[in-house]
Amino acid sequence: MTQNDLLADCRVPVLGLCAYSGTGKTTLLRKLLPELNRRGLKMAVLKHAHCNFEVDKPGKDSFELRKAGADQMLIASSKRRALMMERPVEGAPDLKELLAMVDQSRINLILVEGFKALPLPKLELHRAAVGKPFVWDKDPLVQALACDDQTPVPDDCPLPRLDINDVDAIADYIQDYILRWQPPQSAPFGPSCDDGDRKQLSVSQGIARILAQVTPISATEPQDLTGCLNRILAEDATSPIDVPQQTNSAMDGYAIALGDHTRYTLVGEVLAGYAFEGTLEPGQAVKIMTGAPLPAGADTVVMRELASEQAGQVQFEGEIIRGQNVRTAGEDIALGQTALAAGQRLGAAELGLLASLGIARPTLLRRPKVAIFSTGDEVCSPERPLQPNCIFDSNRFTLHGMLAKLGVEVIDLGIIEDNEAAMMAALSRAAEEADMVITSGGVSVGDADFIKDALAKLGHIDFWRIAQRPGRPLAFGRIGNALFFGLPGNPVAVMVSFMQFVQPALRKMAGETKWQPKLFKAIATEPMQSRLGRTEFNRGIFSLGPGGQLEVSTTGHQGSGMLSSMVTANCLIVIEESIERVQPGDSVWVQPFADLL
Ligand SMILES: Nc1nc2c(c(=O)[nH]1)N[C@H]1C(S)=C(S)[C@@H](COP(=O)(O)OP(=O)(O)OC[C@H]3O[C@@H](n4cnc5c(N)ncnc54)[C@H](O)[C@@H]3O)O[C@H]1N2
Ligand code: MOO
Repeated sequence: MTQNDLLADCRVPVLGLCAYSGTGKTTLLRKLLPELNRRGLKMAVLKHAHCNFEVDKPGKDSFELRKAGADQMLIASSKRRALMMERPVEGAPDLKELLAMVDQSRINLILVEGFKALPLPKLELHRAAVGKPFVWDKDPLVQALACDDQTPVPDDCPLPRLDINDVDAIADYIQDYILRWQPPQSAPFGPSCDDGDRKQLSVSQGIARILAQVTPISATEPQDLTGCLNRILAEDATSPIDVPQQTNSAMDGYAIALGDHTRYTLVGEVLAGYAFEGTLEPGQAVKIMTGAPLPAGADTVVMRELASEQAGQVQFEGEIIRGQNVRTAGEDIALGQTALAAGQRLGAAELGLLASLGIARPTLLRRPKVAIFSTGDEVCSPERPLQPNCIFDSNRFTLHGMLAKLGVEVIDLGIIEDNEAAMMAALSRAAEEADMVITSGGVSVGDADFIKDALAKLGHIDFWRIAQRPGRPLAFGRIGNALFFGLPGNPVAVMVSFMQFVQPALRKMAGETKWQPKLFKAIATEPMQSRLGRTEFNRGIFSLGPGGQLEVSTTGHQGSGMLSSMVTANCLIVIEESIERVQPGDSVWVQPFADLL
């Protein structure tokens, strides 16, 4: 088996650790793992053990049930889970199969201990005192040597040399190894990487992988309330007051100390913004306006429409219930209560709520900066006349619109000429200035796509195929500290891919918590084709049907260049991977555009 065969299914880099016993591998890992975690890197460790190893203790339920014959024993709590399987094999377990069991969507690297003979890249650990020979001079896949000062390393050793006692230096090496890594499938960018059997990712796999790479912004800034719309709150907003401040009247009418009276004696009047100084005795009433504080002694308000006043006396029609039309102090928000939690996106209601607490300059998270540009020699600015064989640049404007709705700062770099030098310059500038770079076009298999070469030189980018339509090609990765999204050129694909992949990433980066895409079920009014194993995003129009149920139809032809379909539509119809065709009357998911378009 070759290295490529062994690692063909891996979506994250794999690094073997080879060392003789006594070298201090575990001691090193116990220091290295926290350091890598501190740098935001998550590791899976895969370890070869002797054939009868146990992770469980006799007497524990999971141990006993496994011994009693459970072929698989999955034990889980709110914090961790463990799957134990009985899988006897001759010799060593199959590393390819083990690698496939690791949840690669949540990690940056798999460290493998103990499969020394297998063809995978390795870091050799060596200590002179252990008295063992080197491995690197026999195994060409050893990438670097970490050893101590006493180790006599020959001058002809071509490998990078690290100090085995310098945890920071080894962490630097691993971080760099992760950044330099290219998945086996996308090694050469270009047509050869797009052969028929190249694996596709499902929509949810793509989203999970992307989200695992996003670090939320932590920088904060205070902001006047009027500038807070669509921004993210950095700290919990704790109420410094009771809202309402005082128990007050919900109606224009009469505040009374309710008793067994047919008439109440009017002893005063109170307007909103003022207080009645005295205390009401049973049988007394005060004329009161909506919002005015309830006088001491009063417990009930009767609305003016039910009252008749004569000679300083007032009497009421109908039944009176104690406490009616009274708003108690703190009934909306109590003093000390968390009114809005950190991570909340601020809409109109949230701005009003903050104002109602007297929080005039909340602390917000810094807005993500997003650089955008379009690529392709055929792409022409709408400010200029359309040249023959060209197309106006619409993608930059749909991106502007969607980004504005997400409250980010946009850096518009225009249309970049299709040559490598221009791409390199644009990408480096974009990555320096922005937290995220989004381009459109040039991510499929075309010949004139210089962006791929530029990306290969500047960053670490995966070219994925997502099992969805439209929006099958998608490039994702990192240039320097910026995240990179290369969206497909077709205008509808740009919008669909933005909604499904860029949107969740940007919301996480902005520090927004608790966001979920909004999906509703509606009844299809026409047949729709799909394909098993692919998520279809049709443009749809949903409305309330005669029976009061949501119904949805398509906008007609679904070409991924037809922007007019996005204008006519008010939702995407999401046909899941497991569905081959939709018949009229079937229930389908719809994702309304309201959030973004
Ligand atoms: N042999 C294959 N051909 C194509 C495949 C494939 O898998 N194999 N995938 C198709 C799919 S799906 C899509 S989507 C496109 C995406 O290709 P690219 O990302 O490389 O995009 P381009 O080829 O540069 O452009 C595609 C299309 O979009 C127009 N475009 C580009 N930029 C803009 C813009 N800023 N505003 C408006 N329109 C734009 C461009 O003129 C093309 O018509 O590839 C398929 N082909
Ligand atoms: O992404 Mo392409 O637009 O699926 O056709």
